[in-house]
Amino acid sequence: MRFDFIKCHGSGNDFPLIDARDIRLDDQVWAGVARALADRRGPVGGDGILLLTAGDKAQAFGMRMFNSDGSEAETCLNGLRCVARAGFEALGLDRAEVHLKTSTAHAELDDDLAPGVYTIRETAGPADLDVSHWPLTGLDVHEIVEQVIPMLPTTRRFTAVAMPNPHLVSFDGPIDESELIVVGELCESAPDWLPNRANISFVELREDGLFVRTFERGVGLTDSCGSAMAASVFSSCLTGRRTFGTEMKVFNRGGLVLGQAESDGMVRLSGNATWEWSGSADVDADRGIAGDLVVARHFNEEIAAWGGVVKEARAEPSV
Ligand SMILES: N[C@@H](CCC[C@H](N)C(=O)O)C(=O)O
Repeated sequence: MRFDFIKCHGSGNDFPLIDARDIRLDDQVWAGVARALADRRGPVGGDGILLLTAGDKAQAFGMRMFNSDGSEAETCLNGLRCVARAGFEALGLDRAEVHLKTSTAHAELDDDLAPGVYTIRETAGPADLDVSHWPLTGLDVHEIVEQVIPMLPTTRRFTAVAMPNPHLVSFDGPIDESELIVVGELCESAPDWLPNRANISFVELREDGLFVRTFERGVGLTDSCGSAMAASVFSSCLTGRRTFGTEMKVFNRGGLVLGQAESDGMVRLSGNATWEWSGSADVDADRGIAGDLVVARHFNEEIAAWGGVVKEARAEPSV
């Protein structure tokens, strides 16, 4: 099979994006396409793949997202901005309701985050605190807010939030990347008490917002994860560290987004949807291998515009 795609990123979370509105494949084939195209050792690479899917009566278009291990996520909020851009450009829209795997979200064109940075405002939620939906069992509670999870190899406290994909967020102590990896890998092993795994984020407070570092389910450490930033913004308000209804900057390794949570659980993120290059590649989905990459176009001006945002984000004071 050969696929045309756009290599894009939202806040450094990078993906090959396929217009799949007219492509019919079984889920397990899409899983193989994800493993092939998102393989960092292969010719393309990414944190997963994004599919722009056809709309229906209620939503103009849809999004599917497969992690680099081939698992399908309920949502991907950095990816949603990229898919929304592709949908807007294909259909001549500047706003839309978008259907996701198990929910819907709203996306609309926003003012550029910085000159030349294509920016989308997305609203997702409501954030769900009921861990019996994941499921996360073994604690005999339905909600976990600032609680130690004794099954994890850490004494950090976590807040559990679904966006609707599952997130464990901790504000304790400075970010320790090796600890984040140990906790993330334990969750990746899908223990009995967490059969669908989870995304893990360690968060530090910044003067005007948050810094979020995430070990993603199905991926590993990423430069940024949009739903993790949404879960972190919501958790920061829920635990009284920040205020519902107030916009904050959310920094990550890949740059930043603007985020705001409401007390009804809805979370808004405004951030980039940047095209890096477009091309095509052959995919052997059974073997999870991609080859014969042809790059058709580079989007150098967009890459440079985003580079300016990253530079500024890295220069922000750290406390
Ligand atoms: N990076 C994404 C989330 C991708 C899915 C996640 N790894 C999961 O399996 O839940 C985002 O930007 O939200």
